[in-house]
Amino acid sequence: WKEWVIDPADHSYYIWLHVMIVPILYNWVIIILTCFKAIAVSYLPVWLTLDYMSDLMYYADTILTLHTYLDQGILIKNLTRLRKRYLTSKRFLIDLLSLLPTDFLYFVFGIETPMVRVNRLLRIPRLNEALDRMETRTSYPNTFRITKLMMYIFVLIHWNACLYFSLSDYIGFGMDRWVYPNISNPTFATMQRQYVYCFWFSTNIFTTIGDTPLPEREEEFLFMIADLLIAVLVFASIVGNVGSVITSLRDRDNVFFPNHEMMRENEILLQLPLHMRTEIGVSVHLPTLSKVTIFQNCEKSLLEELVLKLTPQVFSPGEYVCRKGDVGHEMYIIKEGKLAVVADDGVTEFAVLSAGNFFGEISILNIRNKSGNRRTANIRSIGYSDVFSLSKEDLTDVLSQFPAAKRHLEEKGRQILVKMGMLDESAEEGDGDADQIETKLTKLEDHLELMQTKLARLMVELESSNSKMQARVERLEWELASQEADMLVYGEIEEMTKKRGEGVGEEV
Ligand SMILES: Nc1ncnc2c1ncn2[C@@H]1O[C@@H]2COP(=O)(O)O[C@H]2[C@H]1O
Repeated sequence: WKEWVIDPADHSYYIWLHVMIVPILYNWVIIILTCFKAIAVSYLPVWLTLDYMSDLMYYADTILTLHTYLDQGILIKNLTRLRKRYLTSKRFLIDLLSLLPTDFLYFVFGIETPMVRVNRLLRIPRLNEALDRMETRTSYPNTFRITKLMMYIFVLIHWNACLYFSLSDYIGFGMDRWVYPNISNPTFATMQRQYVYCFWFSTNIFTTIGDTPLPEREEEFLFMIADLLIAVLVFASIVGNVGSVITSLRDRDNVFFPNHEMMRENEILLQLPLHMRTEIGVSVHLPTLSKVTIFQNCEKSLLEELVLKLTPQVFSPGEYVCRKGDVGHEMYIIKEGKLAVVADDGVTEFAVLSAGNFFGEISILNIRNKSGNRRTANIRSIGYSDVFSLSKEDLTDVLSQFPAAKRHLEEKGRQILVKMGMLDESAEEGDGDADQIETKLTKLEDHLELMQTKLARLMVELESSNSKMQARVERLEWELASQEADMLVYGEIEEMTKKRGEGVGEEV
């Protein structure tokens, strides 16, 4: 097990973080609670048991931390490196301090002074880590944030209540109106009354309700001043946070879905290299695309091209995706959620579309219908729905490569139009002629292009043979000239030889 390394991305690690919330919160609440002597003494065995159980969990947590480390997001599996990193970090120092067996101080201060264990509070970074992780995973982030803030508020008031009780004890219970009343009075003697009264007193100060007796001694004044400062500086900001969470909860639609487009997702993806973007797009969106009948038989390369063209959008309950009569610029593929095709009265539902269905194709596919390129129906989101939109240009581009999908889309569109009595039959027939002419034109264009290519090739060939010919002629001319020169020289020599021969004969 020495080689055992735990990945912080593992679910088991996440669960462990949850578990660690318990001992950390326990220490944060109980250590100070024992300022109430009655509570500390009456439940001493319980506190001691829980104390040492929490210590055991602290030890286990330290061992676990020793076996996990991400270096720039990459899990380090080299145990020596892991250990070195942890043992030299500030975190280790804090963890070590929180594990110091300060309990031996019980021998000095007595068993009812759990404040000797105050070093256990140093594990707070682990609590923050656990809460941060939970916040990113929860489906109810706002509820979670409010609960977290309420927890902070509770701990703050709790600590203040305990300190108030301790101060009252120090000054003397019932010595004046400000301190906790005399505990020999049966009304204020019980543990519950002591705690609840102090908690109420503390809440009054922090919420600056001001319904507390006036302090009479310097210590009391100082306590009140410190509390009021905390109330203004700390408490107000915590309460303000609750306010902003509630506001964001109310304006959730505006905050989370500005312009109904998840711009950030796209922005982030745009920063990535094309290959990586395609990979991510394929792994995230392919399950949705494979549910769409028209794209089921597409080759992978085409789907890869398609995913890059999809824009994710979110619609909130009751929101209209498109309205009848609008000019269509894109079609939609449903990733999650349900949408209804509704009549103009907004109540009658003609059909309900769900994950894997698509809509909005009629107005962008040039299917001849009585409403031209305008939307033929209203589409309204029933709950929250995740859809992909695909622009007219991108769809045309993709369909030009995949005629089967085009036929399927057109067929579905025609069926809907027939059902609604909106198919323009005459235009459809006329469409046939137009299609034929278009096909002929395309063919002619293709031929023209081919001819142009051939002509260009011929010109190139002509030019090259021309220059070759020219070079050959030049070479021949040069050879001829050199031969003529040779012959001239040869003739002269022969003549000279002849002359010489004649001379010799004469002499003989
Ligand atoms: N009865 C119906 N059943 C399913 N979908 C429909 C129905 N009527 C219209 N639609 C879709 O709603 C879309 C509205 O915009 P479009 O006209 O572009 O394309 C339309 C179709 O995709």
